[in-house]
Amino acid sequence: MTDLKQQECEACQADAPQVSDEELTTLMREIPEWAAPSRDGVLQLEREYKFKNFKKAWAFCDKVAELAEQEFHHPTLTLEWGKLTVTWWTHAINGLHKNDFIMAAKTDALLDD
Ligand SMILES: C[C@H](O)[C@H](O)[C@H]1CNC2=NC(N)=NC(=O)C2=N1
Repeated sequence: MTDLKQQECEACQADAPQVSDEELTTLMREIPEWAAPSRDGVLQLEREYKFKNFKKAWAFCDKVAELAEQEFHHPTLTLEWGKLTVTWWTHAINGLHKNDFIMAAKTDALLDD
């Protein structure tokens, strides 16, 4: 199976299915640093990235924003001194789609760039 980070997002329609419980369990294993909180009934993927200062966190934030535009799938980015919190979910289906897992894996891969 191709690594999540090598896969491409697909266009997500409003009637696209959310990941099943089984898919969630399997996919979470591929992004072990991520949590899957539910907020107002919407399942999301979230990870905190720690940095030495604001400027480094800001630089990583810019990389994630570029990635989002390339894939046309967008996260919530919370930028603070020494920390960037990245949250992925699919607004069109109010939950998690495979695209969110692909983007989480691609976000992790940006750390190595
Ligand atoms: C029109 C709609 O906003 C676009 O198709 C894209 C833009 N980026 C997106 N990003 C996320 N996370 N979820 C979406 O449903 C989404 N939709």
